[in-house]
Amino acid sequence: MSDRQHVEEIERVLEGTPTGRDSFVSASWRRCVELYGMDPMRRDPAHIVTESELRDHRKQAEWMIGAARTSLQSLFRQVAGQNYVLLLTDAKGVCVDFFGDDLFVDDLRTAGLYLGSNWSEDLAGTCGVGACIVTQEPVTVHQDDHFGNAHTTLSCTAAPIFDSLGGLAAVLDISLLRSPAPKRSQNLAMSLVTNAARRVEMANLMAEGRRDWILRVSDRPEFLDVDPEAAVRLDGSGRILGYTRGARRLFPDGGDVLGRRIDEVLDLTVDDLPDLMRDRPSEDRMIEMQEGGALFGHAIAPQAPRTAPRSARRGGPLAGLTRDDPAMTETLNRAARLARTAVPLLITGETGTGKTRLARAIHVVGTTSGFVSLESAGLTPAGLQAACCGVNGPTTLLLRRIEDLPRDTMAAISALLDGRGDLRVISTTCEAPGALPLPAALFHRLAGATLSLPPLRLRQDLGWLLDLLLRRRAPEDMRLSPSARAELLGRDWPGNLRELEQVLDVAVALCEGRVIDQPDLPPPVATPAAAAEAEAPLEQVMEACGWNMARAARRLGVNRSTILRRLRRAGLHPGG
Ligand SMILES: Nc1ncnc2c1ncn2[C@@H]1O[C@H](COP(=O)(O)OP(=O)(O)OP(=O)(O)O)[C@@H](O)[C@H]1O
Repeated sequence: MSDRQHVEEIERVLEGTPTGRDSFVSASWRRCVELYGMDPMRRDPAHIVTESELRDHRKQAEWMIGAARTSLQSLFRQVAGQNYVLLLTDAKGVCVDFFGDDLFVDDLRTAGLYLGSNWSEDLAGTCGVGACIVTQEPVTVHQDDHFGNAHTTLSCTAAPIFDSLGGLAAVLDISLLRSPAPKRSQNLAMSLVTNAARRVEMANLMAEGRRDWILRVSDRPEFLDVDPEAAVRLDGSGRILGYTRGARRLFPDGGDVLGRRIDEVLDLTVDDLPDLMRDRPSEDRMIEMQEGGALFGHAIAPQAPRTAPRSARRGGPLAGLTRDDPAMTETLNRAARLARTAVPLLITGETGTGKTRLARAIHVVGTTSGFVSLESAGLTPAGLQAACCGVNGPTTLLLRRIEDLPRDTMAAISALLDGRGDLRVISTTCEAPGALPLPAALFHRLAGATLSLPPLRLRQDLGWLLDLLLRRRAPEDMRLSPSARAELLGRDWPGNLRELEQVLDVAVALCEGRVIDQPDLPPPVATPAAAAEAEAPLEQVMEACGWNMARAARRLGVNRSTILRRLRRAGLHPGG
């Protein structure tokens, strides 16, 4: 098409006559004349920002240039030798990064295809970058789609790149100085540039979201881990904190994606995310959509901030018993204050919660030098005497499980304490203090202050304990798979720390490689309550778990899909 014919076509479009141009091109031509007052015959030089303006544009787009570099490099390698040039522009249309063949550098400069050129529509007229900024969609502006006669040999295909809050952040453009006449010759360029833009958004979301859950999704399991279609960043309640553009398809009703909950559209809560981690085959990581259909999901867990271990900072045998569990911290603070006194202490807590361990730690930081530990069950007055007569000077006397003290030994203890002012007694019990079968006088001699230890299922530092106890019994590089870890975190632990130690001993012994997985874990101990639950109707278990499928699955020792299947068979809906 000659320059004259091009101008005549623009005039026809302005008059409202259809000419077969794409509608976004005709709309842009109209803006060029009516809004920006442009003339297609005028051959303006390319618009180039000054050196210092370019520095500012690049500085502001620094994070995007970093996120896009690898994608741009690999895209440039794919089109090497085909005379394409790649531009990354910021959201204003200024080219902030550039890949082109050195052989054509002069031609590219003349055409405005280099660093610092400004391709916004109001300066450059209808062009790939400008149209992409206006429409926020991928576009090809091919040859005489361009408004100005200066650009009608170019073919530009551009795709928008959005930041994780949904705002336009950049445009990726792939251009040819000379191209074949049919516009469809650029279909491949279109698919290359849209895929590269998607990967840049993904890289940016991943880099931002190290402290949150990321859920990546794909229609096909085989691409899930290598090149997913979309991703969202989620807070602890499943609310979307950030997303890649592709995630908008999860919300077909339109509207803002930010702040919406993922369980609005997917049959999934944050508790289910550990089941979607990479240690499971991707075809097993299917997520049902609320409106029907399914996707495949890949969840990436938040990475813990790297801080020095708290116990190392505070130090001491008491502080080393927890990592910031509120109930434990309170008990340990009380213990630290009482340790250096002679007050008799009663330590309460379920079996295996660490009462004996705490008593020893108190002795270590206290003022006594001797240590005698006695099991109350079967303890005779003679046994008590024999154990204590050999030790002189300030001594800690640990009486374990005083609920089991034989009656005649109770009197012997009172007598012993009357005669030995250098004994500091620490007792442990699994009973509540009020339920102890002790005479009141003895109770008050033993329970000057009470320290209670929380059961493991209520401790917030269970994850830390898992790692600590695993390190003590396994080689340095042995670790738990995310699903084995999630399984352990979801258990009830009626035997508390002792049970946890035993489970880890079994798992380390059964594990064949370096990663302990679910089959290596012994099943949870079936306490009478848990056994009753296993036989309870599914609806009752679901009710008890707040209709959370992952929690119910862990309680029943099955996986999520089994729960889903059972629910369907029972005619129940996963949402309750
Ligand atoms: N804070 C802790 N960190 C790591 N391991 C612990 C901790 N507390 C206890 N353990 C371990 O857990 C196991 C049970 O602890 P302990 O014997 O002190 O429990 P207990 O409450 O006295 O139990 P019981 O009442 O049944 O006698 C022990 O092997 C102990 O080493």
